[in-house]
Amino acid sequence: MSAVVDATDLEKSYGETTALSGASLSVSAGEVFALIGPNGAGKTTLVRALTGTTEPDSGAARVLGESPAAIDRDRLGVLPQDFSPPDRLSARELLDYYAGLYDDPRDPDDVLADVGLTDAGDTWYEDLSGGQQRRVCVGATLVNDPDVLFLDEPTTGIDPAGRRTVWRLIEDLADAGTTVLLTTHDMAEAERLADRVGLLADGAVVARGTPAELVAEHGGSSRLTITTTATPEAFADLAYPVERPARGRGPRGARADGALVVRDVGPAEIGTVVDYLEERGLEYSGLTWAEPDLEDVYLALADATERDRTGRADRNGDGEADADDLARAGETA
Ligand SMILES: Nc1ncnc2c1ncn2[C@@H]1O[C@H](COP(=O)(O)OP(=O)(O)OP(=O)(O)O)[C@@H](O)[C@H]1O
Repeated sequence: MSAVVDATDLEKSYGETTALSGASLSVSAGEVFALIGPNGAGKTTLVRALTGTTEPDSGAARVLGESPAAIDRDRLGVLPQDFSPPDRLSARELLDYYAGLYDDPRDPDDVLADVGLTDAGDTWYEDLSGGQQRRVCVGATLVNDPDVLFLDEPTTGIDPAGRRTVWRLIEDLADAGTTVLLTTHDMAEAERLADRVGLLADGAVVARGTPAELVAEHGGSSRLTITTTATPEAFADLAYPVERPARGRGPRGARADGALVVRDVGPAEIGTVVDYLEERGLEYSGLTWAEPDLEDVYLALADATERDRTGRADRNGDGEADADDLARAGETA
């Protein structure tokens, strides 16, 4: 299938700062592609290069077969990260305003309903909550019924219910054939919405694939997280590897302090670990078992990049600092 969105070796620097260092990706028709990566990795710059709001220093960007600057704007929907429409309009007036920019726009009331804001149509934009404002902004990208949608952190600041509204909306759009490229820091969002995910690190896409492929390749093994003040040394005789969880990766999102992770424990083997704790009198207040997920992929690859920041090392000796090196760095962390 031909690519609807295509970036090849994009490079972009702002003075001394390299924002893109050879970023490549391609998104097929009707696909939802999620771009993830640490702050400053270059996600917004890549979206801007693909939507014609910044000119790359080198490389090629194509959307619907055209250069972004040449594309028919009726066919694109773009939600910038820092989109800030005029405050002194109601939500409906604002959508009316954006609808007026196109030849054949959708009915703004339908768009309001799509983003779950029918009841807030007469509320001034400035009086909406931050999450409601973001939903209106998502709506503003839909008034022209675009073929391709670029959403830079669409759900940042939106509460869980509103986030689900936007997720369902994106799923419906994708089902109807809209091609979507979104950026997110929310791994659950990427895992739920994306057909494929690309991880951007230091300006390059260092891993890409379906969430399942990425998890299988880079996610590591299952995690049994034990909430305990015991040290890893107390588990020296346990037949499974024990480690401190990655930063911020405690049970149910709690801080990682006071938690240990036992790897490679199958669901049927959890009892063995419980017996070990009981036999040795090791106190614990919680046990959580989880399959590896996209967050594990992110932590493995993005943390590896962070560690390699001083020089993107060629760890596998193939002459290139690439995704394999990053994966290797993740494995040996
Ligand atoms: N207009 C600009 N002028 C100077 N530097 C910029 C500009 N835009 C981006 N940068 C720099 O380029 C790098 C990439 O920024 P970018 O906003 O693309 O990252 P990001 O992955 O979207 O980050 P975040 O997750 O924080 O939104 C950063 O170091 C940033 O400071």
